[in-house]
Amino acid sequence: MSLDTKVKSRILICLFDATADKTLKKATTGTDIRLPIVGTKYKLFGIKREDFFSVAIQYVLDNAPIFCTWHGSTPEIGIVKPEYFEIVTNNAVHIKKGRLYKLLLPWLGEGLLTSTGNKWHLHRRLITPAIFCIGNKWHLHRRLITPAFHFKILESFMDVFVEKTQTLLTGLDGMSTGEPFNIYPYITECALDVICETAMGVPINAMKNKENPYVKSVYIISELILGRFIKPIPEFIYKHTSQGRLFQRTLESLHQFSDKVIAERKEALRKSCKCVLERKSEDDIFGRKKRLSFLDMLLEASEDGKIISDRELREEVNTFMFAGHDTTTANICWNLFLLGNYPEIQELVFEEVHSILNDKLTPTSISELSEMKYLECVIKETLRLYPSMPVIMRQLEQEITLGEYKIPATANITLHIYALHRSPEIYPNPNKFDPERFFPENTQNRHPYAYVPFSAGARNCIGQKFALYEEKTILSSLINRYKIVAIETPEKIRMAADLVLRPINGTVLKLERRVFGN
Ligand code: HEM
Repeated sequence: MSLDTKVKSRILICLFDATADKTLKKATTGTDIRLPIVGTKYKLFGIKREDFFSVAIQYVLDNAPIFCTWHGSTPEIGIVKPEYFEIVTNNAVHIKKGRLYKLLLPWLGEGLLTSTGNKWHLHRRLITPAIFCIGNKWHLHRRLITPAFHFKILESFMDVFVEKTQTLLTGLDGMSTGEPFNIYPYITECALDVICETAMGVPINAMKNKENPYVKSVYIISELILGRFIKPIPEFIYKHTSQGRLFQRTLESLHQFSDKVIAERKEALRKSCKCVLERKSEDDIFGRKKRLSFLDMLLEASEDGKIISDRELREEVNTFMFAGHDTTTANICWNLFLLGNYPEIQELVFEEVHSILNDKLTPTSISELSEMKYLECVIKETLRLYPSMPVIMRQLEQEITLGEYKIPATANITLHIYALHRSPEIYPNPNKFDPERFFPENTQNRHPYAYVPFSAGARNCIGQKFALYEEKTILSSLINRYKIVAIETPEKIRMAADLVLRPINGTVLKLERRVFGN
């Protein structure tokens, strides 16, 4: 059976004609039945995890640019068109997240990623300074958190990126024997070390201490959440299973850790309050060179719990931990995979990096990173082909019109980023890895919503610059030190859209030390 036939026989297609009576009453077509509780999702049951992503993507590509499936009695509208992405994301009304995010709530609570409506406005405002803050909670949080991603702050994180990269290289030197190995866990540990130190100001040394209980808990909770994405089990059953109990224990230990760090940082800030608040001194405040973590900045803005409570602080810290390590890990590994498949592109990156760094092994300043223009095109093209978040979701707050269809306010909208990025009418020969697509002269005529790996509009990724600097530091250093040879090919690699889009069997590579110095 061809993949196409398999897809069609397994997944309900219910293109709808909403112009009729402006409702979705006529939505269900063909022989597929919409069941009361599961809607049309029963069509996905039984598909193996390793086949799920490719089957689903083929379906989405076949039915682009718009189609409807049912989750119970709720219509879910899939979209794959820049114009539709713009309508949904470039609208301050539709900021509510869809059902996909529910499983993250016990861990992330109403942090910036998962919060909706008022709360989101509040948090994003805290993180983003003088943007339109109209006194609404959601804006406030975004505004509170936005200054934490200011260029100056990111610059102060550069030494963390460099230090962690050097530790990574030391670990990888032992693996550069020319034998294939899976680099994914090494990059994960490095990204965890970076985010722990920058988000909480606490070194956890995941790369050196693989038994660190916090790191283990982050792995366990990510795996358990993933398990529930794949096999949804109702909460009242799940909590009585052994997995449910493990989830609860792990959650408690993660919360305890974050609470402890928050209490310690609060105390440290109280002691050094004046110089931190006035930002006058470059002195050593926490026993080393002054560098404020995201948590420190939130603590300052929280006005001792009046604006942002301890629980909300914990939710934001957990959100950074989650959103800030899995996404960058996946993208770094996809870059290595592609460069390992395209040696001529890898050589161009090496030449660029080498000409900027000369005899240095790692970059040490943001200005050096900014010079790495070709590497940036490589990262962008990698995010086009393998966006860390291949799908995002919104729950509509008001009826909208997409093309000839009216979509009711009850609907969830699924924005298929992966499928959009592989549209042949936007990207000719879409599966080809071609960083030149992102040369300035080649992007001019592209629709601004045709490339959205960080989403767009008010709820876009707040950490995208952070991610770019971290990734450029790690990738340029790796390419400067090693020749990378991939084992799998883009045609054969199997992917899973777990919490992020990742290769099912990890990223298996060979590293060969380059002859040059260091
Ligand atoms: C390659 C790396 C990354 C990619 C591809 C990525 C992608 C995204 C996407 C697509 C969204 C929108 C999610 C949605 O609408 O549901 C998002 C939101 C977010 N990201 Fe990232 N992200 C990356 C790195 C980071 C990093 C490093 C951080 C933090 C240090 C971060 C923090 C966040 C937060 C807090 C949000 C929620 C923003 C809001 O709703 O106001 N991300 N990211």
